[in-house]
Amino acid sequence: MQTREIPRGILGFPVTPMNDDLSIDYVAFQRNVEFLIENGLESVFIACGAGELHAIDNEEYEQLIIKAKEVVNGRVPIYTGVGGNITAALQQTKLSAKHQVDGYLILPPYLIEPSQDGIYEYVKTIAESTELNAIVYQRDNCTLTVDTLKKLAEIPQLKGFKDGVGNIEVNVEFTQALGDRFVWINGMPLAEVTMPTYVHIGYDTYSSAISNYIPYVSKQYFEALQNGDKQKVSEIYEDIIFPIHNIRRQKKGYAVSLIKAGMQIVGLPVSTNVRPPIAPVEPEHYEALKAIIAKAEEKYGNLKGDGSYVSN
Ligand SMILES: O=CCCC(=O)C(=O)O
Repeated sequence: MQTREIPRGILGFPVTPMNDDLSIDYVAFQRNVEFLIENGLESVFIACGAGELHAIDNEEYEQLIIKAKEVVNGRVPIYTGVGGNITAALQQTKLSAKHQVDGYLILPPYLIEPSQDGIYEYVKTIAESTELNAIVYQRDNCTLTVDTLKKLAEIPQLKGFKDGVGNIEVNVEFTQALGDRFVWINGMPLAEVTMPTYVHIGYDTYSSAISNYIPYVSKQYFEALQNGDKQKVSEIYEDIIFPIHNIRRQKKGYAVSLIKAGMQIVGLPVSTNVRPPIAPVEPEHYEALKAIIAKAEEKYGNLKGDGSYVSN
């Protein structure tokens, strides 16, 4: 049984860059992964929601794993996304195990709103399909009760719980009932927005979309949270986090397309191309994000994790 702990702290979620014909740009993907690592991210979760798992086929999925392993070269853990369709999910776990990634994030089932015993079987079947570490991602069609999560806690491969629902009362029940059985991960839309709450109920880890283009902001924000520096948290929240969140909620799909826009704005070789049903960012939202990023770079510096400057 694999004993490796799952990643903690700020989790990197690269996108899947695309060419104008919507084929995958693997060179840009590798640059995205490298950018995250050179800026201090200590894990990468590829082909998840941010990576448009819902829109890639198994051949592309396997190539993303191969390309990620090539550039990561053992420096940080690589996790994949699996889920949606149970048959596809089991093919994805097997590809993940074949290429010896470190684990996978189990994304919700597609279309069907399942019963709790149905969700339990869905997560159990996927988690037990390999010996890799598994993290269950609660959101949309995968909303768990405490009883279901307690039953899932009996599965040794399952090591983390990622919340994308945001019900604080239930999250407290989860963490009180299961304590350190799981690593508790904030997976809310733009998780930095709600992290000031989550850190007080046992969540010490979160998925960071903005780390794909302003990693130094999320790093400074999280350090301020951990140090109890309320003034700095509030300043970064007002200057950067809330303004980006405010754009992000203007249009469905911005969870992905806004990341690609941010990456292009900071000079990474990533186009804003996305596969339907995600739509590209509107010009006025692109310009608004550009202004926020300019403020971020001016006020918070585009420092890398080691204090040197990022190389785009
Ligand atoms: O955008 C940050 C991470 C979102 C996520 O959980 C995913 O990509 O699946």
